[in-house]
Amino acid sequence: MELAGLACATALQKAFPVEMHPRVLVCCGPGNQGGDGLVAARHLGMFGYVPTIYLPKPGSKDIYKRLQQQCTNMDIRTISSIDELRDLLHGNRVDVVLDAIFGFSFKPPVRAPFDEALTLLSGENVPPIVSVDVPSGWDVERGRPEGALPVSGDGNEGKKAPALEPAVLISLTAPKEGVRQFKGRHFLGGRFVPKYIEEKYKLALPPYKGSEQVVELPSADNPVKL
Ligand SMILES: NC(=O)C1=CN([C@@H]2O[C@H](COP(=O)(O)OP(=O)(O)OC[C@H]3O[C@@H](n4cnc5c(N)ncnc54)[C@H](O)[C@@H]3O)[C@@H](O)[C@H]2O)[C@@H](O)CC1
Repeated sequence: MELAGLACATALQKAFPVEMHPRVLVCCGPGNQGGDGLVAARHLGMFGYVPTIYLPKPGSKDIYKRLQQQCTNMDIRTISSIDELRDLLHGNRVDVVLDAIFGFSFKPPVRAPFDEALTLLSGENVPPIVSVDVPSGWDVERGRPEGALPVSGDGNEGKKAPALEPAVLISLTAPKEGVRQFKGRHFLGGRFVPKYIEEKYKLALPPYKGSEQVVELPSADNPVKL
C-alpha cells in the first residue's frame, strides 16, 4: 500500500506539477484503494501540494485507521460530507483530483454516499481527475459502463450515478483488462512485483528507469515510447 500510494502521488506530480496545481483533493473509498489514497495524500503533502482528503466512509481495518492518523499528524484536512465536497469543487478551491474511491472490487449498484460524490466529480468545471487503477465506476474486466450506473437503496429507484472520466490513469501492478479503452495519459506503478510473480502470470511489465516509481505507458491519445 505504501509503494502503491507513493506511485499514485508520483504519477500525479508528473501529470500535474505542484507549481501549477498545488491544491489536490484526494477522494478515498473504504477499501484498499482508499488506503492507497491516504498514502498518496501524505506523499503529496511531502511533495509540497496542499492535499484535502474526502473520506465519507473510512475503512474499518486497523491499517486504514493508522494511515488516517498519519495524515492527521501532517495536518492534512479531511472532509466527510457531501456539502463540504460540493463547496470545495464549486468554490474553485481544487486544482486536481485524485480518485481513489473504487478499484477492482467495485460492483454496481452504487451505494450512498458515493452516488452523489460520483455525480459531483463528473460535473462541469470540475478539475482534472487522476484515477487510481480502475476509474471509479468502471468494471475491472469490462471497462467503462454503458451509460450511468444504478444506485441502490430505498427511494433510489431509477436514480443513476455516472462513472468517472479521468484525464490520467495510474495502473497499479499491471494494467487491468477494463482500462484498454482508456485514452488519456496512462502511468504504471508497481515497482514491487517480484520476478517470479511477473513470470508466473506472464505480466510482461515494462522497464522502470533509474529509481523511478512509475513508467508512462502508450495510450491512444498519447503514444509515448517505452
Ligand atoms: N493486492 C491488492 O489487493 C492491492 C490492491 N491495491 C489497490 O486496492 C484496490 C482493490 O482493493 P479492494 O479489493 O479493497 O477494493 P476497492 O478499494 O476496489 O473497493 C472496495 C470497497 O468499496 C466498497 N464498494 C464496492 N462496491 C461498491 C458500491 N457499488 N457502492 C459503494 N461501495 C462499494 C466495498 O464495500 C469495499 O469497501 C485495487 O484496485 C488497487 O487500487 C493496491 O494497493 C496494490 C495491491
